[in-house]
Amino acid sequence: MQSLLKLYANLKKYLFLIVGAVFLIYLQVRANLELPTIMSKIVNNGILPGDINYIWQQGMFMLFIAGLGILASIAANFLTSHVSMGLGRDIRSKFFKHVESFSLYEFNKFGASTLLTRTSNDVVQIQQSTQMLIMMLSNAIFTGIDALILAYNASPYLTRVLYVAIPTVALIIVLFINPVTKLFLLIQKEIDKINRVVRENIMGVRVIRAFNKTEYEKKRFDVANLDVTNTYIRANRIMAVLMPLLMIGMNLATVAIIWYGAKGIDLGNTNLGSMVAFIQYAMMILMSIVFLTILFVMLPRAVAASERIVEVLETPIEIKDREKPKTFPDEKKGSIQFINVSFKYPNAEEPVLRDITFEAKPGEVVGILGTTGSGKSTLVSLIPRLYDVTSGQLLIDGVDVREVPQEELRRRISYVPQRAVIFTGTVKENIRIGKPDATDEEIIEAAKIAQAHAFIERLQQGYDTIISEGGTNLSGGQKQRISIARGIIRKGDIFVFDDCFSALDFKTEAKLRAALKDVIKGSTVILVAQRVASVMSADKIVVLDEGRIVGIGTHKELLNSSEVYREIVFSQLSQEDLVREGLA
Ligand SMILES: Nc1ncnc2c1ncn2[C@@H]1O[C@H](COP(=O)(O)OP(=O)(O)OP(=O)(O)O)[C@@H](O)[C@H]1O
Repeated sequence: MQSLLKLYANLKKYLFLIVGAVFLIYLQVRANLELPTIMSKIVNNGILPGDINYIWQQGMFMLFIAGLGILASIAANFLTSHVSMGLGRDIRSKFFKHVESFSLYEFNKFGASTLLTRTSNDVVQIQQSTQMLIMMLSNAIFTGIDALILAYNASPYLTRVLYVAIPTVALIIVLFINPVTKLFLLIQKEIDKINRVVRENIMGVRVIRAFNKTEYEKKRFDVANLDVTNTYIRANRIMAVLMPLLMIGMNLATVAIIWYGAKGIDLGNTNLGSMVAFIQYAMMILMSIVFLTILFVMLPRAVAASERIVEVLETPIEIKDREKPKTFPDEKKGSIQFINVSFKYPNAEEPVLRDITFEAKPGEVVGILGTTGSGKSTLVSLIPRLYDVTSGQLLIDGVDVREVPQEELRRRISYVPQRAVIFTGTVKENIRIGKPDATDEEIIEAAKIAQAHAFIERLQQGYDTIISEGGTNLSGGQKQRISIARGIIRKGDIFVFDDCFSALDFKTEAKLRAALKDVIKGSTVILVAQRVASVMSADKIVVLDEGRIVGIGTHKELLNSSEVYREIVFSQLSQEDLVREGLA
């Protein structure tokens, strides 16, 4: 409940609209309640004495009041929709902003599917419940109280029927509400599951097709789908019994009022008009109880949704700027120093990097070589602070990266990740992400260096070709080259290429590396690779094995000093290369 109230704190700015809506609902209720009173007058003063004129006159008045009620109801609906949609928009925007500032720690903690469900389904849940809460709660309260007073005024004698009818209806509801609420909460979790299956299916469609897993996935979806359907059916089965029971309860109450009323009229305790009005008041009172019940069914769902949203909103962000950050020295060179760096992923048992110490000087190309899973990507992800070191220090130009604002740090780094990420938009826009103020000439220049220009020109609209979601209309190597162009255009004084040349063929890679020479001149370059050929010419190669450095030096030095390096070389280079290197 606390979390729902926290979200409702966002309603402050809509207070005026809420007050307006509640007032309009009051008008609507007043209009509705006026109708039985007029009806009572029509019966007593029109129908019984046979005064047709009076019936017409009051009938028209009834129509007018009913019209006012409808207008008030439409206006109230309009205002509450405005409030609830506004609240939804505000929550979504806060959610998005917060998630945007998440570091990879928080993304790993939640996962994409649930973040998507929370920002869509859960927010909608809050929106709907807010609208219902304002409309139904005020309606039920106003109607309940006013109708009770009016019913009592109409006939204190008949009020006794309500002493039995209200607790009976309330009891029926209480008995049914608990299981229904539990089922609705379950439905929310099951929808989460469906979303996860659907998402994985869409993302992994190629693998699913290639491995003939379509049937398996269909079954997986059917199970998730069936779970939700069954739970819905169970919930609706209960509701299907509840609703007729309530109707029976209400009809019995009407019969009781008529029976008791008839006796009362005989005895002179009440009159026909009052009895007719009383029946309508009684129905309104009982309907208010039903409205309140619907709210009670909805509320736990809204609370659950709000807990899921607030959990994200209140997740502290691991990687933050210091309150009093330092700045880099004026003369920025781009030297990188790893000093006894160790790193452990949260929830992992063992560190994936241990005691990493090496330096990359400005103007140097440092290759990071190692087998799959040896920690190469993890190591370079520490440079732009995608993660923070667990122990030790990572210095850039002598300043610990944790001490400087993240923006200042990242502005200096051209980072090309291992897996190319392409956004929906044109080719040009995708490259421009690296440098928002880049001119078209700069973009073409960067694409030329990344060996992307030729294929981009062949696209239907060249640089203005729209790339579809996830870059599905491009090949893996093409996406990679756009991603490389994006890094190149940034021209930071530090370049980090995380195994991003592996999707290119040897010839293209060689051309790219030759073209890169001028761009990276004077900068510090960290080049992650699995292929020896990619790092052989580096000024320094750091060999990683199971998260530890097992060799540092040039290609020649490592051939003599590092057994692991030699093994990698022998496993990768052709006989021809080995002969040329004097190794065979
Ligand atoms: N988010 C994560 N949470 C927990 N463990 C992780 C995470 N990412 C990577 N790891 C683990 O860290 C280790 C090193 O992974 P990393 O991606 O750095 O290796 P790599 O050398 O770049 O491998 P590859 O050459 O295959 O890309 C692996 O054992 C991996 O299972």
